[in-house]
Amino acid sequence: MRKIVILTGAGISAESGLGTFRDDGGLWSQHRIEDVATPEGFARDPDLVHRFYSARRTQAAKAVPNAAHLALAELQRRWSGPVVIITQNVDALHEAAGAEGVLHMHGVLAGALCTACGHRWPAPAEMTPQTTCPACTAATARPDVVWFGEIPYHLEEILTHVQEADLFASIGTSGQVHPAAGLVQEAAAQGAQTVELNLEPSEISRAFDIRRLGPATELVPAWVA
Ligand SMILES: CC(C)NC(=O)[C@H](Cc1c[nH]c2ccccc12)NC(=O)[C@H](CCCC/N=C(/NCCC(=O)O)S[C@H]1O[C@H](COP(=O)(O)OP(=O)(O)OC[C@H]2O[C@@H](n3cnc4c(N)ncnc43)[C@H](O)[C@@H]2O)[C@@H](O)[C@H]1O)NC(=O)OCc1ccccc1
Repeated sequence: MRKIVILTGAGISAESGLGTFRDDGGLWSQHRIEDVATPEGFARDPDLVHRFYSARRTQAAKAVPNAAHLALAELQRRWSGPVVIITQNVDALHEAAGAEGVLHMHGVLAGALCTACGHRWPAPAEMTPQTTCPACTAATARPDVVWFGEIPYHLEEILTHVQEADLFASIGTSGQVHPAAGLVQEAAAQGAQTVELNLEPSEISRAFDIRRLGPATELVPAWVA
């Protein structure tokens, strides 16, 4: 049966009230990437980084999945072949919509990671430099997200899925961040049909066979139907 692989970005959660990164008033217009989303920034000012992620964690906890998240979960239930969802998003709206096995290649807001022993546990709403690891008791907790310069999670599994895709769809991403932005080429090289669903043309639009422009809550249910 045809295998469908879907990559999502911040645009799919925009209509759930979660700011995107690069759109007007987006996260990166309010914060310097170097300060809040790099290991160097965390070493320099862990308190600033914890406050940045604690604010996003609180906001994300209040958000609810929209029609686009729900349509993908429905597709996963109805389609007779495998439907794999890969996301750059650190929110849990795909899971809240009922999707399973979602691969968070840039981590999860709801997770904490110990930089001393590698233990992972559910992040308290407010993490601070004093937050201690429940396993080794060291005060070496960080958000379980992938910062710039760090290797994304699940990369081997993701590349295998993308290379086995018959249909590869990209939803709500500007295609500016790598290696996520290069996955469409991997899929196309293996003969997959490729579709982009986005509010506006992205950095990688030319790489797709089919492009549909509009809000995810309209495009995705129509595409799945
Ligand atoms: C900025 C960019 C040039 N830099 C990079 O890509 C870097 C460096 C780099 C590596 N390779 C390269 C090649 C070329 C150039 C640069 C590089 N990449 C890295 O550092 C990566 C790590 C990158 C991960 C960083 N962490 C994030 N997030 C977690 C934290 C956090 O969330 O705070 S990235 C973060 O930003 C990215 C944001 O992108 P989008 O989701 O696309 O959001 P954006 O706002 O940009 O766009 C939204 C889109 O939605 C659309 N939209 C808006 N509303 C709607 C709507 N309603 N409906 C539909 N669409 C909508 C808009 O039109 C728009 O197009 C996401 O990935 C998100 O996770 N690591 C790495 O390369 O390690 C080595 C390596 C790699 C592989 C193998 C071995 C070694």
